[in-house]
Order: sequence, then structure tokens, then C-alpha cells
Amino acid sequence: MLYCVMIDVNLPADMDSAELAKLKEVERLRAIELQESGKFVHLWRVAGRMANISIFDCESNDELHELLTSLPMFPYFSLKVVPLAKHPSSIK
Ligand SMILES: O=C(O)CC1=CCC(=O)O1
Repeated sequence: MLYCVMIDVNLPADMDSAELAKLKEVERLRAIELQESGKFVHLWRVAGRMANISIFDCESNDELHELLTSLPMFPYFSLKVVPLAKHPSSIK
């Protein structure tokens, strides 16, 4: 099942710069790992915002929840999940 997840990242303005750099690096590595697994099929930056639009391919809502909560920045996310169904006019 495909899910579109719209994620706003709300990092604390007063986060220590070394802690922030470490968090960004562990987030990057986990995102790469999930993309390599085939479960995280698209990751797009929303232009001009600390936000992304991600497409996940998961077996269930529970698996999606597990993947999202495994991202180190999860505590700083505000997100909206949109389950995707096939459009009858889509040729893909
Ligand atoms: O959009 C961000 O910066 C947060 C994020 C999610 C996956 C990733 O690598 O970064």
C-alpha cells in the first residue's frame, strides 16, 4: 500500500549546533537505509520550507507507523498521512 506523508519538521530554535548536526546525520542515514529497503520510495523537499513529502510502500498502517517512528527526527515532526489508491485514469 502506498502512503503519501506530508512532514513538517519543527526543530527547536535553541538546539545546540553539534546536537543538530548529529541529528541531521542520523536522520540522513536512516532515510537512506529505508530508501534502500524499498519501503521509502520518494523523498522530496518542499521548496522553501523545512518540510518534505514522502511516499512509503508498506504492508499496513502499523508498518508505516513503525517506519515513521524509526526516523530520529520523528519527535519533531508534524505530519499528515494520505493513503493512496489507484486512480482509474492513471496509465502507470
Ligand atoms: O525533511 C527533513 O529534513 C526530515 C527528513 C526526513 C527524512 C530525511 O532524511 O530528512
